[in-house]
Amino acid sequence: MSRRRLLGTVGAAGATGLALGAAGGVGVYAAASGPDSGSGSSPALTTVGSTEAMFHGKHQAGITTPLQSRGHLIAFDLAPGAGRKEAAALLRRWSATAADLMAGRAPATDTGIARDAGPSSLTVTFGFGRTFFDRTGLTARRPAELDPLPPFSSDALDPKRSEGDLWVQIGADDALVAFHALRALQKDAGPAAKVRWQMNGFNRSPGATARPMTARNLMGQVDGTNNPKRTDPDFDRRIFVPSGGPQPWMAGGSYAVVRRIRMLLDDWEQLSLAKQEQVIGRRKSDGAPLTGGTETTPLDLDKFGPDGKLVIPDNAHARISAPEQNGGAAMLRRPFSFHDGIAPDGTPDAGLLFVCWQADPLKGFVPVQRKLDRGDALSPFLRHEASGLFAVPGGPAKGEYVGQRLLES
Ligand SMILES: C=CC1=C(C)c2cc3[nH]c(cc4nc(cc5[nH]c(cc1n2)c(C)c5CCC(=O)O)C(CCC(=O)O)=C4C)c(C)c3C=C
Ligand SMILES: [Fe+2]
Repeated sequence: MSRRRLLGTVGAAGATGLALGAAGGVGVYAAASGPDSGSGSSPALTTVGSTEAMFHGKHQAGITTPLQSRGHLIAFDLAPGAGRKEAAALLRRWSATAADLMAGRAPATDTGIARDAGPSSLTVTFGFGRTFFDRTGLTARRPAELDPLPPFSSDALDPKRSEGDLWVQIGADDALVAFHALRALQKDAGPAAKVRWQMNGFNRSPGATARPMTARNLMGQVDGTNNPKRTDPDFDRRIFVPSGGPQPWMAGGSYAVVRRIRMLLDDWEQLSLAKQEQVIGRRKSDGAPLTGGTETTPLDLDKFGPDGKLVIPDNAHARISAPEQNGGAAMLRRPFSFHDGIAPDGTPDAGLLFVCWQADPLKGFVPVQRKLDRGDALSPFLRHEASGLFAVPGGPAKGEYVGQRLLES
């Protein structure tokens, strides 16, 4: 792989196609002269290829990083007999590999899968599941936030595709870069941990639309509009664990709720456009509220139409999930779509790998999902098929590995 040269860093705000690093900046790399150029210098990488997310920092990358076009979610279970020592060695190996790959460097023994590509906004994010703590003798360090999520009436969860001792989220704007990282991390796991489940997802490719836009999901809706913004005064408090809490190793970390949500697309696509818009409470074309304005105009939840009915129905998804309807409960949604072919019943096995981030699931996912469970107009078109809850520690300082503060103090 060509040696790569750091050209500089830029602030992420408004930098289309450049990934926000964990430290709030992005690195822009170009290929320096390398053995594969023939002429002594390789052509410069495109913006997509050259964008680098930072591995080290206060928070792990992959939480506030803009959505990438490819994603892999993988849960591992520690092998029988593997404990704290083996887990620490694994996290050390994984961190070294992730730091190299995110910087566009190939590991010592490489598969060559990502040869010629730049970092392509690769992020690798590591988390610990509830079962990890008993297996490693660290039960006393298990955060209360990892207590099991309550059951919901619409759950149809497959335990084999749920939870896990360890969780890895990989995202990149190139499919080969993402797969390369997946293979490297699987090989690093060696005999210490076995894959419990893996889910593969995607989002729109950078540059596919004429201007930067909020993502669309497989139902065709603009999805992500009312996510908390980094510039919100309470963003950090809602999304990241503060220091000084009962589990100091989680300072700067966050809790990830992961749900494989199947979309019943055959049923959904039979609804008229007007009905689909009533289900969400927003226009499908541009995501604007049914009460008017543009995508970013606040919902007017009290507006009645000439027929005397609420313009945004009382069971509309955007109404029910809004923080003001849930005592301020908020989360950062950062999903990937998935499509795993056709299910045995002939319907598409497709939907959303819903990943949301919060400082405390009891003040984020749980109250909102409870409310949605009781009467969301979208629920008849969804099936929650798998679930996971993971403690994602803060980002590592230089020379540290992810989770070191848990495993070595
Ligand atoms: C428990 C949390 C949530 C689940 C599960 C969920 C599933 C889900 N949502 C959509 C589509 C949309 N969701 C939208 C808004 C929205 N959704 C949640 C929470 C969950 N969604 C929140 C907190 C919000 C924001 C509400 C607000 O503050 O206004 C929207 C509207 C656009 C937007 O703001 O993103 C859409 C569209 C699907 C398809 C889905 C499951 C597959
Ligand atoms: Fe939603």
